[in-house]
Amino acid sequence: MTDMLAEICATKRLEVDRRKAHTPFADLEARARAATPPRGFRAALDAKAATGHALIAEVKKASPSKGLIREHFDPHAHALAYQSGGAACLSVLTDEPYFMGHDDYLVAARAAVSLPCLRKDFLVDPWQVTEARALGADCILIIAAALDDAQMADIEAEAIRWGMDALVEVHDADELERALKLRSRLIGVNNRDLRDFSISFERTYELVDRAPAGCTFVAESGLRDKADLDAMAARGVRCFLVGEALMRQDDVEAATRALIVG
Ligand SMILES: O=C(O)c1ccccc1NCC(=O)[C@H](O)[C@H](O)COP(=O)(O)O
Repeated sequence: MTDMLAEICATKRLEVDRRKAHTPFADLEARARAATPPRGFRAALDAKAATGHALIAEVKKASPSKGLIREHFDPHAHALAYQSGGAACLSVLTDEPYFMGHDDYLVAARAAVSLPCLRKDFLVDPWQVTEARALGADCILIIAAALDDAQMADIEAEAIRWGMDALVEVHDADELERALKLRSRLIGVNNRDLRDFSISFERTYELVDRAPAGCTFVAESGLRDKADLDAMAARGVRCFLVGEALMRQDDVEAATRALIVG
């Protein structure tokens, strides 16, 4: 695990312990049961990918690599713009210390649209999956570099219990192999090196051919424009996760449409 990821996960562990101390699990479960049913995240991606680029559009205010990305930040409006622009799904960052995210942003974004939403956060405990469902999330993120096999399986089991999808994020062939021991067949390759934040599309190109048939394969991070997506599509990638390049635009809806249809 990189130093950066270890630091983020340690911070998250403390935050989760604090939250657990304040929220009885029975209450959290009751909220998760009362939430609107999960919208099929992987199914929405597969449906779009059948006819073109399938986009997970990310609601992202800031990041460790870039600092503040968007000053006038309105998750409700951005979610609507992404939906109108043709995104298949949304990703909403809820981590506060490193991404200036918030749980409320997920709630606001999901309420604005009919698209399935990923709670983009650093999961270190299955408790966070139930919390994600209580917030309305349809999908959670499992970062292979941050977890051992047993932790990944426990987090995935909780997602399955709630009828949610799990996006399993990998950086290399070893992590892909570990990811494929899980039941989820929704795999994301992060092009960002978490040691120096450099981007290499080679990560995606290396792994796309190793993903077994039947996998929904997502290229994540550093994608700037339609040419990037087209280049990846030529190598067999159909699904893309894009944040910063869209969040920096004045007209988010037009930028989303341009990314998908040119
Ligand atoms: O975005 C970062 O700087 C970052 C740093 C450390 C860990 C994770 C990070 N990003 C999380 C993501 O997965 C991206 O937000 C997502 O793939 C979108 O990337 P981009 O299109 O480059 O904003």
